[in-house]
Amino acid sequence: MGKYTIGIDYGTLSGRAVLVDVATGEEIASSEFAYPHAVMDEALPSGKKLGVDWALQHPQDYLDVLYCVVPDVLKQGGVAAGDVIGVGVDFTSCTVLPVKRDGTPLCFLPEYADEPNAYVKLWKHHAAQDKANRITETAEKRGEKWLARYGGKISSEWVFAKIWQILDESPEIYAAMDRFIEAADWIVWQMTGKETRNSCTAGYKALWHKQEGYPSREYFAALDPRLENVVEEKLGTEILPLGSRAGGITPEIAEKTGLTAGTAVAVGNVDAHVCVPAVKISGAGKMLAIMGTSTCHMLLSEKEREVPGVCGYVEDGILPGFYGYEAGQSCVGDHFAWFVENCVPASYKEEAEKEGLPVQVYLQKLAERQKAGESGLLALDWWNGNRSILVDVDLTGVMLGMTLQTKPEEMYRALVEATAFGTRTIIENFEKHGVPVDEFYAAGGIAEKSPFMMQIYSDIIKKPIRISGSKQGPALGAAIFGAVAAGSAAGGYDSVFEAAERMGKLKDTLYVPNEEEAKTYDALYAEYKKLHDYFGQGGNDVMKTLKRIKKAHER
Ligand SMILES: Nc1ncnc2c1ncn2[C@@H]1O[C@H](COP(=O)(O)OP(=O)(O)O)[C@@H](O)[C@H]1O
Ligand SMILES: O=C(CO)[C@H](O)[C@H](O)COP(=O)(O)O
Repeated sequence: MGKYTIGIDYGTLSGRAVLVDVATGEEIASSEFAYPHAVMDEALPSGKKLGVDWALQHPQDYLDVLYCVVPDVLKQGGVAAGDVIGVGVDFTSCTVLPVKRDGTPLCFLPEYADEPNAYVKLWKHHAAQDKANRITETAEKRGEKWLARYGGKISSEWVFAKIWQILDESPEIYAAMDRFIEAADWIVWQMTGKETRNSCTAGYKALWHKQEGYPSREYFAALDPRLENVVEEKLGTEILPLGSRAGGITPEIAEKTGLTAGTAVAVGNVDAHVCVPAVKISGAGKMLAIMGTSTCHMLLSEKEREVPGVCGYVEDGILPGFYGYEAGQSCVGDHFAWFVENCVPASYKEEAEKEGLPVQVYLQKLAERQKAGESGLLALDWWNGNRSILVDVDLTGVMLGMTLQTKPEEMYRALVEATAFGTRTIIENFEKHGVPVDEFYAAGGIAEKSPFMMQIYSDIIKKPIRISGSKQGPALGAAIFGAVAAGSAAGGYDSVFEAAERMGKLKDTLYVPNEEEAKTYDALYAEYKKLHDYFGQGGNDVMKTLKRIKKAHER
């Protein structure tokens, strides 16, 4: 009798599940549920307006994913619930919410339903940059050693900037919350009835270290005396390693999903990190880019190296026995979606519809007829700030070289190239600081859907690119961790390496650089670097000035 696990990937806009055969990695069924509230970046469900750079979600959407996709994959797969031995979950991160002691989100309570700070702050909520700056400056002043582990700068996307924003703007919400928790851990709590915290989000997003724990009380008090005991009062101090069993499915969730009560649930994981075993990476030097709404770059190394501008490195943060490095670009697919929504004429949309193609695929079809440099355009990929290597959410986009002849497909291609130049900058930065990148792998919606983009990436980074064998790399990764949480006694695995070997997969496709295109791109990249340093490293702060003027209109 076969054994199966279910992996659930909570992305930016939807949750996706796969039902996987534990022995072979075969994906028997998959299902997707789009969040009804999507990303709330303009208003709450009540219509209450949100400020600049806010990005919230509704936790009810996460529960609805569970109730929809799990029964669906069980039904499609025709698998008996008793043969599902484990469930794994991954989430975007740092996506965090304030909850009561029993796990009830504050935004579920009528008295807080109209209070923005009571909702889930999505990873791309960028409205706490002032807090992030003070977190970094205070750490610098106090000579905090941990700062170097995070590339020298703490992001506004992470836990302490977000919780401090709540404390400052809505002290009553801060007082009312008993816990501040990653959505990854919250959904596992809902499934098992037990609060757990995973080492991945704690390490990358909450400054936690396996030996040293969190930063000291003195440090938090130096930020704001009201934060002195933030760790003990609002976070958890018991952190479980990846692959651990968080608990078993509760009878209530069993009834709502069709799973068997007691089925093993793995501790939460992050959508990017979880994907590494899904592409069979088990050692140093192989960079995996998970390319979707944003891109995360994951890299293992046996060595501990301080690399400025990366998101951070965490020992055992991706796979046990390695330092797991993370870098990222906060706007990749989001660029393209923005472009389609805002900059494509009706005539293009009509033509795409006539050809039965999604608008992005139609644009790609037109853009691939061009050669590198032919449009005369060059863009900076900062439509949602810059995560690595500048760690600055106040940077914005640039498109240079436009004329009256410029066409939408050329602008679209320039945005694609800009994101690839951003990735090359990240690779070169790792290599310059002693963490080699010998091979490049890609997963996520873009790697799956766009050969056009993967070829441009290969030409720009000048490396061959291997592609995830699963359309749902993160969900497969979550299913792998579900099999490890179940353990060999239940028909799963005791080691993530063994599980990855059996369940992970790669496509046969290999994208190799085209030498001529790569040469032209070298020249364009040199110009990109000049713009990158000029606008991104203080040569001209015009982007920040414009943002300040824009913010003044909020008042
Ligand atoms: N054909 C396509 N080519 C390139 N990008 C695409 C295409 N279709 C959708 N996208 C982009 O993929 C992104 C979503 O990626 P996906 O990996 O599915 O989700 P998530 O990042 O939420 O996990 C969107 O931002 C969208 O712009
Ligand atoms: O920072 C992250 C991981 O560390 C986020 O989860 C990520 O950037 C959002 O992912 P996606 O683009 O797949 O929605």
